[in-house]
Amino acid sequence: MTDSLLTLVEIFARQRGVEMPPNWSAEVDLDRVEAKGALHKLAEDAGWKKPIKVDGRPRPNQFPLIVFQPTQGWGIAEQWESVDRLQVRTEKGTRRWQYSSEMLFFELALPRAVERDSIPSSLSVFWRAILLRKKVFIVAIIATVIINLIALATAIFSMQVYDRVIPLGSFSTLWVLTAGVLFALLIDLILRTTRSLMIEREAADIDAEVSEFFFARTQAIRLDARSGGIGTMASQLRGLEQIRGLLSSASIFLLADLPFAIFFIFVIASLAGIVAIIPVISLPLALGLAFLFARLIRKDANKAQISGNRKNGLLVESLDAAETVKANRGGWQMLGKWNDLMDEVQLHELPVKRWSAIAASAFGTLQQVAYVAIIVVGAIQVAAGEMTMGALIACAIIAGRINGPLVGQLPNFLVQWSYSRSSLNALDAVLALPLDRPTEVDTLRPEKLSGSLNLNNVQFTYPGARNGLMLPSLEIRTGERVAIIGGIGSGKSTLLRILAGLYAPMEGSVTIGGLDMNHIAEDVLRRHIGFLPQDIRLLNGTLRDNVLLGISHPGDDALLSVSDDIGLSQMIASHPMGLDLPISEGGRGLSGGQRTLAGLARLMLGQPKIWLLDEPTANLDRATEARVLDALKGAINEDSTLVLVTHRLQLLSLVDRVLVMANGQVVLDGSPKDVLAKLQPTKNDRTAQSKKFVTVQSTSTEAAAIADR
Ligand SMILES: Nc1ncnc2c1ncn2[C@@H]1O[C@H](COP(=O)(O)OP(=O)(O)OP(=O)(O)O)[C@@H](O)[C@H]1O
Repeated sequence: MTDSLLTLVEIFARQRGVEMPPNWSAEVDLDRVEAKGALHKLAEDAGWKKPIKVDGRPRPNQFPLIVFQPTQGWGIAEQWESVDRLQVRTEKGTRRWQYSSEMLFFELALPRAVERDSIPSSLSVFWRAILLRKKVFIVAIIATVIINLIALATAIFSMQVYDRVIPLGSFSTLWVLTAGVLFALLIDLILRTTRSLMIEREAADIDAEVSEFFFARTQAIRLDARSGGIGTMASQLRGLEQIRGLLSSASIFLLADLPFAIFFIFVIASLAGIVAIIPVISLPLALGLAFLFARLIRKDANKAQISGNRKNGLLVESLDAAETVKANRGGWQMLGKWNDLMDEVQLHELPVKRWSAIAASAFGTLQQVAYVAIIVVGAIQVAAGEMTMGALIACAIIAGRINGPLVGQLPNFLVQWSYSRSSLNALDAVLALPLDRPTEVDTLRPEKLSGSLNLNNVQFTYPGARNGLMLPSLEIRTGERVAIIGGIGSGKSTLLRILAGLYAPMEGSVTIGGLDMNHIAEDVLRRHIGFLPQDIRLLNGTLRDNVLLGISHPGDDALLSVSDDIGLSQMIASHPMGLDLPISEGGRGLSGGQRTLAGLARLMLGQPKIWLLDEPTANLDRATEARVLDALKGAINEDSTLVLVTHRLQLLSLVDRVLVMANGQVVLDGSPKDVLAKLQPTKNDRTAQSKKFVTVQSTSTEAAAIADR
């Protein structure tokens, strides 16, 4: 009974339009759980909020709800059929269930993997996470209030000692006061420690939640919209740590202390009247100076951050492209660029450091001048008999509370805040990038999609490029096998990525099975489309992990059988760790051809409806190529569609249609025989070429030459 619950929750998610991560149920263990408690256990294991029980008869606007009926088990209540009958979706299909008071209805809050609503700013992502935990922060604020009130206790203690104990020699009062103040200090210690621990724990949770959000969001950014380098973007995301530092550091209490500074000024006024004029002047002066310094360092902090991100980008690039750099003695050039960026970072960091050093000294002097002024004015007041000696001491201590933690920490806080601001700006830039699916449409989750692809008036240009792809109309029917050929840079791979839904055209539409690709949920699309890129990258893990990326484990037998078909099994057998062969970060550990075979094995196990292969045999020797071609012929069944990009004539045996591309357009479309015949250079072509007159035909000649290779 509990097994079906996983399937039902998936259906429920689909009905709610929530995309579930493929491994959402990895931690869920419903074995030996009684049927009634299974939903709660599932939510607990998956780390979701507790299901909420709906009291009484559900109202029509509350559906769908998860329902439990002691004899029937679990289902999804979809709507009322009549007054006492419900339409319920079960694993076996839609059923009618008689309503009874024994039925339990639950609302299940599903987590959203990627927030698709428009996000105004990265600051709001943090705010949302903070507001979710407002109870903890309210408790922390109450603790801060008490801590600040306790701070008054030491001041009052000193005042009493100077005014009562010393003049009267009343030591019994001293012991009572000492006991009282020690007790207050003990409470202060407990409150401070608890407050710090609470805030740190919540900050860690906020950190996990926010970084999960940004990681998922980054992954959902459309491939063609990723600007800048990988390293630069990674560095932008690392700005999260800076903001976290600001959130969890003691400087956050600074803000909580600010209202108390005003309260303390009132206390000083009530104890020592005119003396309060000193903090009344020094506090706004300190805050004004703080804003001035913040303005002075903002621009440079921002520039230093941007240059720092680029510096990180260069580091990642130089490590990633170490082979090319070494082989071409490009090390010096990289070092030159590194030094330039280093200079740039320092150029902007120096003013920040200079201003923060000046700020620290200025604030230090301000604190001391304020202290001296309080003593001077206070001494005059004491001499005039306007206030007691004890009140003066108490005022000095309270003024220290205003100037010490608040003013003393401002310079450091300002620098942190300036860097965090530019980190927030960088994160905003990441949030502004378009996602794979537009936010304004509700995605469709069809159970099945046919393998037809249609392009209508498609235009695509890379950022900053002048020319791009122009495809007025292209129809690929279910079951067709199509090859795309053409000269280098003619747009073949770009077209394949558009067909895969990895790049979104600027104009026009791409449909799959008659549905606009933009409207189909990402996981449904990926399940139906198998894409083999030209330069296949493997991920850190084992060979098995890589072959099974994104697909459910079909068992080692199926995996070995596919490996056998394409010629990967020899390599597996020859390695002492077999399928557990480790792949290091960046996919190192396999040769180019072996990487292609691993990618092909993944596709063959996934059995997609549409196969999109970019130069699938470019890295293979002839014998392996023949083997792969045979395997592909067997694996791609009649209602699957195949589109491959190739420079190799041998692969044309797999297809029944050939598209020739030139300058981002399809210039020829027909059967392999017709197209190849048309591609034979004619006398006219040669004349045209000799006149350096670029025509469709001349480019076709180039394609023919490539196809002949
Ligand atoms: N990420 C990118 N950013 C900007 N321009 C790009 C990018 N990728 C490709 N281009 C440009 O787009 C054009 C088409 O590239 P594409 O990779 O589609 O060509 P291709 O026909 O597959 O070439 P090849 O046969 O060499 O693989 C080229 O002129 C290339 O310079």
